[in-house]
Amino acid sequence: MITLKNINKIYQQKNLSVHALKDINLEIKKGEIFGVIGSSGAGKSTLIRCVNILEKPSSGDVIVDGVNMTTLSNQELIKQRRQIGMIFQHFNLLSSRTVFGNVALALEFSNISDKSFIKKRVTELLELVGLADKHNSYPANLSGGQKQRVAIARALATEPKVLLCDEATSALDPATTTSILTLLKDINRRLNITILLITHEMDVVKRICDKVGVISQGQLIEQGSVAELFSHPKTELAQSFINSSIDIEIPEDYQIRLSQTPKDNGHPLLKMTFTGKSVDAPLLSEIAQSHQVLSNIISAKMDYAGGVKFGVMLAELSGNSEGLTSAIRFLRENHVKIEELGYV
Ligand SMILES: Nc1ncnc2c1ncn2[C@@H]1O[C@H](COP(=O)(O)OP(=O)(O)OP(=O)(O)O)[C@@H](O)[C@H]1O
Repeated sequence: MITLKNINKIYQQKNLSVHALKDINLEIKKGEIFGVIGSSGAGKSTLIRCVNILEKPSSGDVIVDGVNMTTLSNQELIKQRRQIGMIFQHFNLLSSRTVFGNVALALEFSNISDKSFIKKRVTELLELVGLADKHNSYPANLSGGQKQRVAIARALATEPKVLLCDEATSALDPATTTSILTLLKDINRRLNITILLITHEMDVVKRICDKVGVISQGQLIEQGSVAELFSHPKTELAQSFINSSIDIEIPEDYQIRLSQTPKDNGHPLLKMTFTGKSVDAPLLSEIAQSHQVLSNIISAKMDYAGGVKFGVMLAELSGNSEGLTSAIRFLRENHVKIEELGYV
């Protein structure tokens, strides 16, 4: 549904040129939810804005539903953009128009003037996004989540095949983020609309995306299914985004007791990261039975993404030094990432 071929974007500012996108290649299939994750300044906004040519790529092709967007005239582009809805971090609603008026505007811009059609369509859309009772409210009287729902209704007004989401939940609290992500997933399933979203939060990717790309300094350094990324991150950056969504801290009283040298009756404190390959095996029972090493779990976080279970665990191990060495080797051989934090 969306193909990006060798996209480069260079911003020219007087003597300074910023190479914001470097040779981006991407293929998003119909009905997929594709997330692009990256840190601030990595090129996410530039990338998503190239899809509907709000930013014109310096080189390369953007093909949406078989149409090469980069070769269209202005008139053709306006028409083609009706196939591509977009929502933004700060909603971009017109404060002078009611909820109804904001959604209707998208239809008016598409030269639809039949009032009864507009009323029927806007009513359907507001029902779809859960705002059936807010027709006459103004944006100033809505919560952030409600504003984003209006923006979603507006984006869907022209029955687009693609929805672009530019940090759509970054301005929302966690509970509202969940409700908006649930709505986006529901819309994706019900309307079979293809969604491209950009985010700096792995949580967003984890919750609704099928596929994910990692962008760093204008380059797409890794892409694949969410399950693949969580089970075998290839880059440090992908690993650090995963960690940011599942990491756990050492409790304070353990931090106080933690020393870097073994002490009498002390136990090694380990941080164990489990991914798809390691998480389903009873590895801690195995090290108890075969290596006589017992685990005292201090804290743990397990989660699912793309059907893959993964997680992180802090545990102190006890056993003789031979047993500990072979148990740690055994865990590593079974794809558990081990960090030896010290002794407690
Ligand atoms: N209009 C512009 N003119 C010049 N440079 C720009 C322009 N827009 C973006 N850039 C530069 O391009 C690079 C990528 O910016 P972009 O906004 O796409 O990153 P981002 O990943 O969306 O960041 P953030 O998450 O902070 O919004 C940055 O170095 C930025 O300074």
